[in-house]
Amino acid sequence: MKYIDLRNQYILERTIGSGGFAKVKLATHVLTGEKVAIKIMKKATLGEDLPRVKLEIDALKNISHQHICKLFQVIETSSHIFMVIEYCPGGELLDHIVERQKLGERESRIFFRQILSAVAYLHHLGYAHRDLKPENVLLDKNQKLKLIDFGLCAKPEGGLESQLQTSCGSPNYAAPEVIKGKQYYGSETDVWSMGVMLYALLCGYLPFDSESIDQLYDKILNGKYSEPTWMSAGSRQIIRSMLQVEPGKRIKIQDLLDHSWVKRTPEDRPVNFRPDHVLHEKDDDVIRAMSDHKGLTPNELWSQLNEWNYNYDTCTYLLLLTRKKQGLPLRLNPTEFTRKYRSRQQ
Ligand SMILES: Cn1cc(Br)cc1C(=O)Nc1[nH]nc2c1CN(C(=O)N[C@H](CN1CCCC1)c1ccccc1)C21CC1
Repeated sequence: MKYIDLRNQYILERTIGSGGFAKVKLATHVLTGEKVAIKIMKKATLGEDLPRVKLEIDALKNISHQHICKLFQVIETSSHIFMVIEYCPGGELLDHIVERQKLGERESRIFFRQILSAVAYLHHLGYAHRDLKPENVLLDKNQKLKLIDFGLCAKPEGGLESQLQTSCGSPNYAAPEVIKGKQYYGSETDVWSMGVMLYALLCGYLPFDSESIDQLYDKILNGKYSEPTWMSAGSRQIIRSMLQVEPGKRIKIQDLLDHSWVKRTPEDRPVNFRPDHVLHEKDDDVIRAMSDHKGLTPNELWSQLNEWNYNYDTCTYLLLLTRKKQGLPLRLNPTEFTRKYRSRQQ
């Protein structure tokens, strides 16, 4: 299927994911040669899911964190919405756990600290993810974790109607209050889901699982799950504090950041949720590399970039910024026009 609106900007490659109302394809950003993931949605089939897509886009535009998949560009046509997002070549955390059966306590802690950092950052901004599960956590090329799928996230303070995730796979990670269909739920629901994920990291299977959905609901509402004999006292304790049926009794995310089990690293440091860069930061090297290429002065270019329209230039800028952070050269492939223009110059 050819998408004419992406021509010249991206070369589409294989499909790497397909969900209910969207498909994700691997693509190459032509100007930088960098790999990206493009989430493609047909407006006609989105129907009542359209507001969720708008929610995800608006949320991602305000989010910039080292453990959250970055939005680079949004393309809207009469028939489609395309979201150009950071590509993670390591695939889903779920597959990583299944491959390894289970991860040791040390590796689980390293991963859990990254998830905790991303979720604490979201809560700091007033968002709740509300669909945390290992399928929604990807591994990038440095084996760092990246959170994705913000279609259900909301600003609970905004009192947004909570669409129960009916169309979102199994509710194994859903908290009791979500199962009960309670109208508003916020950040404490994410803490429950993180407890389920930590259990899955350490054990390689789920704390609440069953063939029948009703039995699964009963297990979740009772909050009863088995603790393997080999599980350490520290792991049992932190999981128990997250898998409290009563939201009010559940550990707060601030207390998780500084929890003794979370800090049991050689450096014994609490988790820092702050992004390692500012949102919409200005970088003169990247601006210079782009302005040469576009025949604009750096100031002219920055005044356009600083509108953050999430167009092709936004994507080029953010991709070059990522390259710079990895110490890679800031090169831009000449486009057809510049190639012909330069050849005429000779
Ligand atoms: C699975 N896999 C294997 C390799 Br190698 C790379 C990947 C991979 O998915 N990489 C990747 N990078 N960036 C992304 C992805 C996948 N991806 C996704 O957004 N993937 C999600 C996966 N969800 C998990 C539960 C339901 C669907 C998705 C959402 C809608 C439709 C299809 C897929 C993004 C764009 C953010």
